[in-house]
Amino acid sequence: MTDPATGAFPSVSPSAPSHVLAEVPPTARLRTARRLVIKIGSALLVDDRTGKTHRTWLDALTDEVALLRRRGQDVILVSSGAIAVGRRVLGLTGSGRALRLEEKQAAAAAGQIRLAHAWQEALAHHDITVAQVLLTLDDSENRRRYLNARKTLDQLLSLGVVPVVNENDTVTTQEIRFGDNDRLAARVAAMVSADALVLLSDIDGLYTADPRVDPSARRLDEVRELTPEIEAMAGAAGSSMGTGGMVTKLIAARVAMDAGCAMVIAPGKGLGPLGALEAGGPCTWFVPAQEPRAARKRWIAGALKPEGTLRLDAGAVRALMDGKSLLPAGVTRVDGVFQKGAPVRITDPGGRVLGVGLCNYPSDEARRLAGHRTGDIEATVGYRGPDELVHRDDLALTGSGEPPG
Ligand SMILES: Nc1ncnc2c1ncn2[C@@H]1O[C@H](COP(=O)(O)OP(=O)(O)O)[C@@H](O)[C@H]1O
Ligand SMILES: N[C@@H](CCC(=O)OP(=O)(O)O)C(=O)O
Repeated sequence: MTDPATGAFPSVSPSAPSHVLAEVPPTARLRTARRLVIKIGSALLVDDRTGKTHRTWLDALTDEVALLRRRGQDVILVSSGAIAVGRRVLGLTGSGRALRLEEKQAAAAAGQIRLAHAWQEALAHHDITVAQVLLTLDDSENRRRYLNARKTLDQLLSLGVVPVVNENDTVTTQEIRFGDNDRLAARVAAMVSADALVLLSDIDGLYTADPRVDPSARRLDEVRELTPEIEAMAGAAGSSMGTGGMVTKLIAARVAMDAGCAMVIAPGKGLGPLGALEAGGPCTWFVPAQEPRAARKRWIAGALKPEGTLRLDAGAVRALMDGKSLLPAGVTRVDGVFQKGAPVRITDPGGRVLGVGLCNYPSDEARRLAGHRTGDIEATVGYRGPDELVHRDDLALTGSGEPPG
């Protein structure tokens, strides 16, 4: 799929208009995604016998990541492998025995530093800076932390960095643990409004039944709806190193599709799996009906209960109708007690509801900022926060307004 002259994949404009990947032919879906999350399972990255990363494989994958970056695509890597590397380092081996949670956490602590180093070294050959981001289930469920993680990832991407994400295994307990990176990757994809999530796996897609058990199982090319029949096709986890299996991949598919993100399960074992995917190699695409921006706005408008109200002046209403963000200067009144990142009602000067948005400041700070210019933010709240009270990406306008009350 690379251009023979430049060795590059065909170019894509990073400012391409928003699109629904459903309408794009499967072989073009990776190429047209502006923001991609790629999940790499332990079995692909780590040699089961030695506990070392597969250098040749890693180098080939980072060549492909560099090509994606060169054509203007944002890339986030979700890399498993910390426990697989660390258990060997700590001598917690013994014929694939299951580790206790504390042993896993110790192994993750010892392995993560080596794993991050391997990514850093491999991507440094392409002058790509990596940044380590360790998340827990809480970080994707607690709205304040979710918003923080989202902003950090956004910032890293805008600086041209490739974030390497893993679960923060050392601080998790059984209850706040993802335990598998398929779901973590889907949450990350939803968090950053990615248009595509690639799960590189030891299998080349979803089959009608577990192909290791049922030789007559058939691979599906595309899934547009996660029906009970589709869900019934998944079995339990496959390799001794990983933890996911097809069940967690289907849970990931639901999270991704709900967020308007297309997901693909593709074989990762060979060298250059992304090029193979673009060349039309075997895989299963899970295709959402809508694009990420629309999905996010629907979530904000429909799923969240507003915890406060921002009343705007007429100029701010016009700005919002023109698709702009809400700046503190246009707010005349703040009602309610809420934390940073909370959903708030947005009303016009007469109190008619225009929509819902996520507020970048807690209610006490928002109250102090109301009516102030952006340049006054630092002096008013004591730190340099975002310029917008509500960013336009976090704003769902529901129309002309409902009566007050
Ligand atoms: N319907 C199915 N289609 C494909 N694979 C399935 C299915 N049901 C169970 N599996 C098993 O799930 C495994 C993939 O899960 P896992 O090994 O956790 O992946 P990875 O570690 O690559 O993320 C496959 O090797 C396969 O044995
Ligand atoms: N956080 C764990 C990864 C757990 C996991 O999901 O592994 P896998 O099924 O190989 O993707 C680690 O780094 O070892």
